[in-house]
Amino acid sequence: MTYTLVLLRHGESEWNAKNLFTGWVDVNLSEKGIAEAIRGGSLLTEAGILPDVVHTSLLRRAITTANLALDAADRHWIPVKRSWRLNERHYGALQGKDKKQVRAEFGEEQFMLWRRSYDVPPPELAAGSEFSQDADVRYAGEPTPKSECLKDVLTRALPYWESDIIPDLEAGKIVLVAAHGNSLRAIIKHLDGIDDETISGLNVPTGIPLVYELDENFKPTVAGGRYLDADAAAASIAAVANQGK
Ligand SMILES: O=C(O)[C@@H](CO)OP(=O)(O)O
Repeated sequence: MTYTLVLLRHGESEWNAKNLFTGWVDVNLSEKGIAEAIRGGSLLTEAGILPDVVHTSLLRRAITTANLALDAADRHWIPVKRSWRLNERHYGALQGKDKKQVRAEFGEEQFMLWRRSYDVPPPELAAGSEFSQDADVRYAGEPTPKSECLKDVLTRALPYWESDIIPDLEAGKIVLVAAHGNSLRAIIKHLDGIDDETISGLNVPTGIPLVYELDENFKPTVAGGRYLDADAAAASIAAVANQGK
């Protein structure tokens, strides 16, 4: 008995296209991102992998990607559950800043520490910033972070993985998780048992379904899973890795 999990990072967002740190800022998909999301759904159809339930973050780029992909796969009607625990990493004071400018100002080493280290969060976002989510009603009653490193994301995503995603897998459902580069990196780190150093080199492409078959212990039968379009995934992974250069 294996369980099928599909991880899908949102299609390119308007801020991905502009090279801006995004985090919890709720930006739209770009035209390219819309096309990527629809193609992601077609790839699911072609592979015969039809989700029974979808989990998304509370951010528009993941929600819209899930809607477009599922519509393309004729699965627009499946149950959906959303949680802030699947949100992108909160990028603190970097939210809204240009990646190239941050790299030029602080240098490659600091830039990469903030961007990809496991446990160094960026500086906190000032209260009242135009890029703050403090007053956002969707997070009312939840402790909104002011900045997060990947470790923080894992700490808040794991309880949701255990309480909401595993039960759906256990019920034999094909589960689609539509989320973000760094929340998916956290889940992948957990699934594949990737160490704190190695995870810094892992990037997730936009809009390409990553399929995992999991064993009875919810561990991958094939490490790293498989992208439904491996060539496009490799090209997109390289582009994500090079952002800011
Ligand atoms: O800006 C962000 O929120 C993320 C994902 O787009 O960027 P990065 O890949 O630099 O972590």
